[in-house]
Amino acid sequence: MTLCLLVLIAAGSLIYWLYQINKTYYVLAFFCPRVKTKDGRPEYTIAPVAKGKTIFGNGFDLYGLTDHEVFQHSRIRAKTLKASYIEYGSGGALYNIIDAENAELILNDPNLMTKSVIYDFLHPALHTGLLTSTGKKWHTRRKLLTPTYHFNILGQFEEIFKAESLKFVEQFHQASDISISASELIPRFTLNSICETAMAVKLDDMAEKGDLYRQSFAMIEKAFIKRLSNPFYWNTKVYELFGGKEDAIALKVVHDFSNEIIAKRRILLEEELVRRKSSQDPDDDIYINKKQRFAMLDTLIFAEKDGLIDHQGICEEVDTLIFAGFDTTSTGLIFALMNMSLYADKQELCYQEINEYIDDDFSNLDVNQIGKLKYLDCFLKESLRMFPAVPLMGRQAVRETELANGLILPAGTQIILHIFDIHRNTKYWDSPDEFQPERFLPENSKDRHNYAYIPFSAGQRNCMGQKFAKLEMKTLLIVVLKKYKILPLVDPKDFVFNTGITLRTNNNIKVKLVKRQ
Ligand code: HEM
Repeated sequence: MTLCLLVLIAAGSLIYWLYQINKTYYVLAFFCPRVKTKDGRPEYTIAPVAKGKTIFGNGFDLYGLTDHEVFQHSRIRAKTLKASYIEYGSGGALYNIIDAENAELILNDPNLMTKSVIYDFLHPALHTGLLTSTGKKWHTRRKLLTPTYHFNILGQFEEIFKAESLKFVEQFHQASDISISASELIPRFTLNSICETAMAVKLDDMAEKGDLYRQSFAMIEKAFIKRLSNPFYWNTKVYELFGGKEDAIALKVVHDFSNEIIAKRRILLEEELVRRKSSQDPDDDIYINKKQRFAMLDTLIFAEKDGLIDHQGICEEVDTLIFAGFDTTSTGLIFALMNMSLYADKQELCYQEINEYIDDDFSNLDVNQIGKLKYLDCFLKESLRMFPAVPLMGRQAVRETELANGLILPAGTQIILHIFDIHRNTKYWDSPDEFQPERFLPENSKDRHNYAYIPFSAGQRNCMGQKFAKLEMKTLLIVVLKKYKILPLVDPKDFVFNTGITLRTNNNIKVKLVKRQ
């Protein structure tokens, strides 16, 4: 009897205690700290809280969903909640951003520079290179690499983009019309381009290894999604034990590929330094020519000589550069070619403009001339608005962080910026599902919020390769358009989009190329 009474009192106290701490922690969502507000109001008066599928908050909302259902989950949330929203699950709050005002707050907050924990899922592939690192390491590396994206260096890269683009169209020169799979051909073009520009290594004799590299990276991306949608796999040890056994092969291929590139470039660079030394005045410093070098990898190798980075550091930056630089631009280009094919009138406007400024033999195709193609610029912007190559990015609050909108994010809050939803938010975009490059003409965009369009992110951790990517994509579009009319073979209404690191569809995106007379 006494025992029963004691058990009852203990159970009652426990329930009362849980009830009390439930105000600060979402107890069933594994003691997830709740988001507070500056004036003590409930957080949902500022940002709606999404209803979870189970009693464990939102912790298991993605569990068991297909890649497509994971993608749709966020789109449905954005459409139904119509504002940036909070989710609670797996021990931490998740603040989902779908509007420009909050995107600006987050991307410019010095307390929110650290990438979200989901980037840890990329550590086996990239370790902590620029994209995934934080704090002093990120700052030092960013400072080291920034000069390599200088305008003059991009000018030298343009020659390579042009040569690679001509090589791309050369594949079809015998046919008067041909159906091509952009999804299959473009990634090879962008991988070649990044290796030849940033690494100064041609892939000609490594073509098969390049193909294997791309396949392996696709497997690494699959592993990323598997971990994202299963909270049990958020713990690296648990994932390695039960879910990630096959990843080792893909990781080896990716790392072997980047190691081979680094080894090749080390030899080529040594040869070049010897050449420079022999052609220079003996009193000159051979490194004076550092300013003229054109490969980003060379900067890293020189920095190693200066003791600023070690071999492991070079590897992680090379892995990061290849990863950040090839899949993104290929996704951007695949959708741009598809949009060219779907909107014949807009394609014609691009073609007329290109004809006006670019000679038929491409001899004047350079950074300056490309800068004059204003309509092509609007076209590419619109393509990246509707189909952002990077559909989402994440940050985390490493300490309690007060936002100007009145929310106080507890330490550990994860933040996901849904670029896809910001780009289709009706607050900034009329008929967001319509393809209208004219929205980007200066007179139509002057009153738009600056953060309503962020395909390359914004703030201190914005994309380093933005200019590089635009130049590469425009060069290929110019060369293809000059030589071919692009006709449609797919209808995006049939597309099944999947969550991925870059924007993915199940569909093979094809276009028809018809030779211009
Ligand atoms: C269409 C092409 C591209 C798009 C849409 C794109 C988009 C982005 C976005 C959204 C971010 C921010 C990611 C985040 O905060 O998690 C980013 C970061 C980055 N991008 Fe790009 N990118 C593109 C091409 C490139 C290229 C070609 C390069 C290199 C040559 C590159 C290098 C980087 C690097 C190094 C970062 C990390 C910057 C940092 O954290 O300091 N990107 N990119």
